[in-house]
Amino acid sequence: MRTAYSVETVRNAETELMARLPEGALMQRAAAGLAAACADLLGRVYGARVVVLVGSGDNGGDALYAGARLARRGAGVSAVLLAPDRTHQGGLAAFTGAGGRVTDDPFEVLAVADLVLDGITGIGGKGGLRPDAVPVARAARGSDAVVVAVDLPSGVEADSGEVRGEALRADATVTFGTYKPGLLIDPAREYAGTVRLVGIGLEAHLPSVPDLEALQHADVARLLPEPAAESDKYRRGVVGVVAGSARYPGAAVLAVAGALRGGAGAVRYVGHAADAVIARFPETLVHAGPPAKAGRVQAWVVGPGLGDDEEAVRDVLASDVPVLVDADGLRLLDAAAVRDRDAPTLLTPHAGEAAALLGVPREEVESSRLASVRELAAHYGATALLKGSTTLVAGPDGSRTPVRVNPMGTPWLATAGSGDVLSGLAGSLLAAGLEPRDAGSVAAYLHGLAARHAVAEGAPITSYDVASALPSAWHDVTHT
Ligand SMILES: NC(=O)C1=CN([C@@H]2O[C@H](COP(=O)(O)OP(=O)(O)OC[C@H]3O[C@@H](n4cnc5c(N)ncnc54)[C@H](O)[C@@H]3O)[C@@H](O)[C@H]2O)[C@@H](O)CC1
Ligand SMILES: Nc1ncnc2c1ncn2[C@@H]1O[C@H](COP(=O)(O)OP(=O)(O)O)[C@@H](O)[C@H]1O
Ligand SMILES: [K+]
Repeated sequence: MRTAYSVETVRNAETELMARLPEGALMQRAAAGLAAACADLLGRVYGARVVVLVGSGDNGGDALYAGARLARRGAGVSAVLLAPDRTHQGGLAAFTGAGGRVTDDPFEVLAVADLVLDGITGIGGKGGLRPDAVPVARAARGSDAVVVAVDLPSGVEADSGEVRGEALRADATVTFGTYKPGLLIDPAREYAGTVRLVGIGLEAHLPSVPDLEALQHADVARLLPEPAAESDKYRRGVVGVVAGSARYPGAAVLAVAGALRGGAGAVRYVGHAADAVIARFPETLVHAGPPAKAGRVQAWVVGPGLGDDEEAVRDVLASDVPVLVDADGLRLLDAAAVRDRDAPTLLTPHAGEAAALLGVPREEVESSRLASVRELAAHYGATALLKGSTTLVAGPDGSRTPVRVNPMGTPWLATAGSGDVLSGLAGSLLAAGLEPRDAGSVAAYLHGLAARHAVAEGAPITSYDVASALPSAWHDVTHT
């Protein structure tokens, strides 16, 4: 599991750790890791041209100490001081002592740089880059140099992943002690490039519950249901899928395709697209009447391509098993009915649907994904899975459980119907007994991995290809 902690938590841990170490030791650890990462990126340090962009805080201090280390190894290093009277003094002395040069013509040195170290702001940054830093940042980005962000790309919000103004896009970020939420959540994540975590001994001082966590193969493998010797289809779980309509029969087929590959023992389909479903998947149990009369299931999925069947949504929400609500089901959702349920509910909106549920513009959800998913979960007393370029899953109990961020997404998933596959898959995992936050985050992980497998066979891919690649994604996580 990869974990991320908020700025406040990082600062508290740093304070604890610093109290046990000689002055400046922590910054030296950070700078050593940073310089080593730069050396890897450069290949050859001797003779390389490096520019260090230095802001007014400790982030600039890290950059200066790393610049000093590179200068001692024979690089030609120039520093651009963006706040000359507030530059980190120890860092500056080490830098000039090692042969680093302070320049007053940033554009001249940036034009020929091999590597730029962005030490403008780290976890102390607020809002986008200040106006005086903007032309320098643009020149850095416009050069041929590799841009390496120190701790975080300057101009992004560490705690939320928001980008409120201009920020400096990095090719790589070297972050210290722990990931910060902004390194894992779009839009900031896109500014970070490849992220490398450098240990500085902070781990022991961080609380056990992080703010954010990202599953890895081993975590998913541990959570996936596995049939036991004595299993039968009912014990493995039956998932009911209420989806599709005369107008959108395909959504039913895709949701069932996902559900059949999610580990439940059987899929019960309820709705008006039974012929289309059976034609593709003869193994599906189909039912034409209302969900309540369809027979026992261990979880319901309601909504993909459903049209205006409000009664079906109400019927399913009145059940005593976990329910996943997606697409049209979200449009027909009664918040009080969700809050009153005893069994868990999992809502899976994309940004547009989340915006409608929250009564805010879509752009607001996209620019503040973490706050939006938390708010949805709190408002509905449900688990919320917010789809998109970074998919997030939040539980109903606020900061007591970490929000899960999906590291496996791929823009190839932006294809019609892939959300239907995801809802079937997540519903199947619910029926197999996973908790909603696990079901949602495991489903998003496998869905993204399946898309990557499908792309490896040839792109562009369709949603059906994603569903078909789920077994190979499953095999991948359970055999590595
Ligand atoms: N304290 C320590 O010993 C350690 C600190 N670390 C480094 O220290 C950083 C945090 O240092 P600071 O708390 O000094 O904060 P920063 O260096 O991130 O920045 C704070 C300074 O930047 C200015 N600023 C804020 N927003 C700005 C903006 N949008 N544009 C331009 N300037 C802006 C503020 O006025 C303030 O002076 C971490 O990100 C990390 O790089 C690491 O070296 C680990 C050890
Ligand atoms: N740019 C992107 N990068 C990664 N994943 C994406 C991107 N855009 C969409 N997705 C994923 O694709 C799926 C689309 O679902 P959804 O928006 O419901 O589409 P549809 O209604 O066509 O099924 C979601 O799993 C979402 O997370
Ligand atoms: K930075």
